[in-house]
Amino acid sequence: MIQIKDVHKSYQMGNNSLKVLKGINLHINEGELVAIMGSSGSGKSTLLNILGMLDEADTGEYILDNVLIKNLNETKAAHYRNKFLGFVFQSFNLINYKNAVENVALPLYYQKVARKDRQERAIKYLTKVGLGEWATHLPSEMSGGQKQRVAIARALAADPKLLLADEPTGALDSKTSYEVMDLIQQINDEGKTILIVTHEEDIANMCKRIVRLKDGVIIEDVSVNQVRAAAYVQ
Ligand SMILES: Nc1ncnc2c1ncn2[C@@H]1O[C@H](COP(=O)(O)OP(=O)(O)OP(=O)(O)O)[C@@H](O)[C@H]1O
Repeated sequence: MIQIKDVHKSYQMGNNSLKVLKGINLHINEGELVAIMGSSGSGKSTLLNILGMLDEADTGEYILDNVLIKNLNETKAAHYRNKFLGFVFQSFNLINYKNAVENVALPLYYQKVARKDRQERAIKYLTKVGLGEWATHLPSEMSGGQKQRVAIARALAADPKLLLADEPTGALDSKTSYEVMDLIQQINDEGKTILIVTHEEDIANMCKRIVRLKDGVIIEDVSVNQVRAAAYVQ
């Protein structure tokens, strides 16, 4: 579903160029639940931004669902992004003056989904994340975990093929983090392909595969079963 081939990315800092991704190769199949790990500055968010079509690689190829992304013009790219990708962020990024159902329905409005359909889908996905009763509540009336559930419902409402989450548990305590990860696992069990950037080993261990970056290269790519087996041997 995702093929990243020899992707390089640098940032220009005055006269200097900072090489952030140095030849990334990555294949991700439909239905995977992948954690991208690595220390601060290793290039995780840069890679996620490229995968999310929010940024472009300098060289190399990104193929999503058999489409070579760099060949798309702006309009097609925007259409493709809306159709294929859902985003979840550390800081939830909800609109404070809109209630839960309005937050979830908003991306559907931009996709020109009819009002009644927007409302029904928003309620359906809020119910799915366990917040059916909270539809008319504002984000300010919700806990961090509930806000992240609303954000997950919003990301799912347009039924994207791929869910990209940047530190989805980074602002949550451990118990709430595990609850959000339980939800993410459940969504993955239903077939959604999910990529998570995380700093936390225990969160990564709740995924199926861990890809570890260091200084812009992949230094490890293992299934979580392998990690568990290695821990067992020790
Ligand atoms: N737009 C930008 N312009 C210049 N430098 C950037 C830009 N975005 C990121 N960088 C630099 O690129 C490097 C990699 O950043 P990136 O955000 O991908 O790392 P990360 O692994 O996600 O780190 P963190 O865990 O701290 O979020 C860092 O040194 C960062 O300062």
